[in-house]
Amino acid sequence: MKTQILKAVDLCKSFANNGGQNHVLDMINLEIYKGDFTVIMGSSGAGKSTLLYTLSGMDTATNGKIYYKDKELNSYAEKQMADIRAREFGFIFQQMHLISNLTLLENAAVVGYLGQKKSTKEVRERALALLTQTHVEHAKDRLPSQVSGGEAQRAAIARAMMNEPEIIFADEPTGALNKRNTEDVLDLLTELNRQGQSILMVTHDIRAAIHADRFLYLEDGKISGEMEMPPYESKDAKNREKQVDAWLSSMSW
Ligand SMILES: Nc1ncnc2c1ncn2[C@@H]1O[C@H](COP(=O)(O)OP(=O)(O)OP(=O)(O)O)[C@@H](O)[C@H]1O
Repeated sequence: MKTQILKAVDLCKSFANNGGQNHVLDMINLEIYKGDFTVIMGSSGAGKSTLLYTLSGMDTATNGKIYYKDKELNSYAEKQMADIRAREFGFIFQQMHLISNLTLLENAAVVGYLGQKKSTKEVRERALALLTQTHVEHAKDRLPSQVSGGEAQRAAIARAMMNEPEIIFADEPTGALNKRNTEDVLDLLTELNRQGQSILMVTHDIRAAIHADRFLYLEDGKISGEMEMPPYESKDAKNREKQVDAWLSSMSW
């Protein structure tokens, strides 16, 4: 029996557009479960990023409700919501948004000071352990401008993991990476998921998507399809790609 972490009920999001309204999310109902590696797919402009940001409380819904561990996100005051985002959610973006004048170690550590009360020593030790886990400890003292895109993204993943988040939200985390770095970062996310990390990722890249075990398709502001697969095994990559491709075709991708 899966444990639900996030739930959206009749979720709507609109943006003002040339005097009208662009209804991007239209009565979305979905649940996200603990330990799953869930991916959101859909055509360009379908609202995937908007859904991710709304579910994670980075953006506010126009209508509807979002429950995080059974409590409505809207019921939190802004300060409490900021605490949840800092302590319980991890974020990974296409552009890594590392702080340019801090080393990778300092970048990973910095969110640790926003989290549970930890001493400076404990924060630095955890940051180093995470950089080791994400295979980028060799570059810990370098600035973001002195490392590759893949190394910067692995440091960004370490930063996202800093406060032991309940869930990681990833928006096209491999969108700016070359093929080899893409595989490294996806293997890392898969490894973290194997260790129990819940991940919700937006991507339009099938090769990235095959690392997930649950697939949601967003179309016309609604979740129009859903599929589950067994956990990713690299030896099955080609076969998974075919299955995801067939599913996407059935979704008029
Ligand atoms: N802050 C905003 N203000 C106005 N419109 C917005 C805003 N953010 C997104 N939109 C619009 O909402 C729609 C969905 O955008 P979103 O970025 O969520 O789509 P997406 O599926 O992630 O697209 P892509 O795959 O191309 O990144 C688009 O029409 C976009 O122009």
